[in-house]
Amino acid sequence: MMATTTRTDEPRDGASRCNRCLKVTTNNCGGCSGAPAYDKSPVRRVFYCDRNCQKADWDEHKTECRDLQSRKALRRAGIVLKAAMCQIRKNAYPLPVMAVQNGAEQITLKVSGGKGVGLAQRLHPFPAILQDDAGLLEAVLLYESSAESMVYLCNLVRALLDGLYTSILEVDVFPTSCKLRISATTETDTPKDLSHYVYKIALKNKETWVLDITGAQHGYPDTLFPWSEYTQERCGKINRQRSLGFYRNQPKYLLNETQRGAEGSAMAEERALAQALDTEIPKWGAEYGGKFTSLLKSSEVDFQAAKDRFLDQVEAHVQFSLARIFPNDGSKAVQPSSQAVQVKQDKTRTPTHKSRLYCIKAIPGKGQGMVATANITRGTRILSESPIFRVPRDEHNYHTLERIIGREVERLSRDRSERFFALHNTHGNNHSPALGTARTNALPLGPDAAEGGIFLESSRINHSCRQNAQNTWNANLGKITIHAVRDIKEGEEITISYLANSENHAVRQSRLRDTFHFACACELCALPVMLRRQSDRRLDRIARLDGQIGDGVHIVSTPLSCLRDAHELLRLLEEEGIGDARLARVYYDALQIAIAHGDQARARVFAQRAYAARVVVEGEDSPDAARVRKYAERPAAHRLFGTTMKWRQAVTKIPLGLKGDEFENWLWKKAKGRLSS
Ligand SMILES: C[S@@+](CC[C@H](N)C(=O)[O-])C[C@H]1O[C@@H](n2cnc3c(N)ncnc32)[C@H](O)[C@@H]1O
Repeated sequence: MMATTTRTDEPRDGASRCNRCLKVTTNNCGGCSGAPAYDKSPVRRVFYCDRNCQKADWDEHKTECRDLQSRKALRRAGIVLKAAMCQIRKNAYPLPVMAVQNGAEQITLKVSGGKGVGLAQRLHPFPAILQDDAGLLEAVLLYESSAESMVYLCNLVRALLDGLYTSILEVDVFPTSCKLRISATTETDTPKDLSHYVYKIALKNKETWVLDITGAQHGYPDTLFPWSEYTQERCGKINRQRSLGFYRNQPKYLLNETQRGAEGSAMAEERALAQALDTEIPKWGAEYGGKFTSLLKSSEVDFQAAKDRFLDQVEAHVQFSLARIFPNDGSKAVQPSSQAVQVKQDKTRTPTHKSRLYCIKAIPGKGQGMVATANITRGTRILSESPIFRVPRDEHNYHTLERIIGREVERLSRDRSERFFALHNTHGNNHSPALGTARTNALPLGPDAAEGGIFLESSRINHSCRQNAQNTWNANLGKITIHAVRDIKEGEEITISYLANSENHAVRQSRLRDTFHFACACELCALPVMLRRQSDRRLDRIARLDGQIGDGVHIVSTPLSCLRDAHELLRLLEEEGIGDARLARVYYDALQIAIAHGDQARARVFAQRAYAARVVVEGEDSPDAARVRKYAERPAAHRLFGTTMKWRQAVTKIPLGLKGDEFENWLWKKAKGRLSS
């Protein structure tokens, strides 16, 4: 798996020539890169070797660049609007969904009977099902939502696209070629949307596009299409074209309480929520100096951060508005603070993007990286994330890998595919961009797992040999979790270790250079020589002890020496400042030594410590934490229990009167500072 370097004057994959001086470069024009193609004409990618060439070439490039920038802004508007609509529906779903059954191309929602639901219960929070499949969740959230989206989003569309368009129409189409069908089963018949509503947008550059915000329900997660492509490929018939705001202002939405009837009151609720959200638009826009469109125009990383911030604000205001519109449904209207993102340090909770503890930004000498946006205490879950796809780790045939990864990449939505290709690729032209990017970014899905996962955020975390965070695959959640293994200060880079074991400086450097193509300059690698030698000696000893303790024969035949090794290992880990899962593993080893010889008292204490250490670095929902907890409750459940009964002792023998060193001496079987048999 070693990369080779080639010297050539031809541009490598992902590189081209500067538009001005023709030097080979990989720097895209940041303004227009990522713009979508229009009517199947490929987009010319423009490169500049530096700012000077870019400035000097501006007169030549500006018309093309501005046209492409409006397309790119439109694509991003589609992403933001769809996410906002999902956010609204997560909190205000018109069906009480109990379960979701997922067939190949057919999804069935099991909903509870709709009879007798009152005004306050009509809009339901969406249950926490499907949370591991973002695409499916999105499709279900958007089920039968296209008319509703016209009501909720029309003023947001106007504000976001201000200055980009010459006209926006609300178009009622009859969709064909749906790739996905969703239906709901209920005691009462759910009315079906016969039409599908999209925005037809004429840009100032004379291109006409479709924004289909809710197409994911039909299996089309992308939101932006050239008008001609959309009408040819996606819809059989265009029913009506109306001006922007038509559906929002329909007379039936304006009926009063007594005139509404059942259908009218549902619409009135939607309208009330839409109005409540509209009142926030100027405030949201104020963050961008009143030009909401600016949210769409920054670099990719800044756009993602701004989008997430905006979605937090949308969610906070949907919840606040619902509580105000339905004051009797038990929830309280709590005015969200002007900063929707409030960070609380709570060790056990998993932050959603509502309380994002990090941002992704450029790190000198490392490309992009993850940085703490608040002080984070040890044990905090910084994030959890599903992979966008998985890659085999034990497949060494690059042609096979290429095929597997190519298939996965093809299945991604356009947005995800672009974000995937925006990840770092350290393999240059040794592989195709897809294989190179996948190999650079795959994180293991378990300690010896046959698969790795590609993550849009976690894959941005850089390495440190003295890392402050740990990545763990949580099979229960189907997500990777990142936990702080040390206290992390606001502004500090969040790092994980790319290496599985405790290795000395030379071995670490050579592994990182061969596999990840960088020379590590972390605080451990940058220690003065004397301190580095001390650290290396400790790490070598840690590796040796770790190997010895893992030997089952040693546990059975020389348990006391094994326990001594475990105790020394623990001390060395502490001296070396290592606070990750290796601590939990030593306590687990000690548990195995004790229980294999019938000592349930010590086994319980070791299991409790292993559990506590596991929870800190993986969380209470970690399968490993749950497994160890079981042994803390009943040590005799361990499969090694009673291999011998040399140390036989019941759990009741934990000495309650001992404290501090005395207790430790008992635990590690040390008599007067020495280990006893
Ligand atoms: C999974 S990516 C991490 C995110 C990456 N920095 C980016 O810009 O997206 C792995 C690559 O990041 C870079 N990297 C990670 N840790 C680094 C470090 N400590 N020093 C320098 N480069 C590092 C290396 O190029 C490595 O191959």
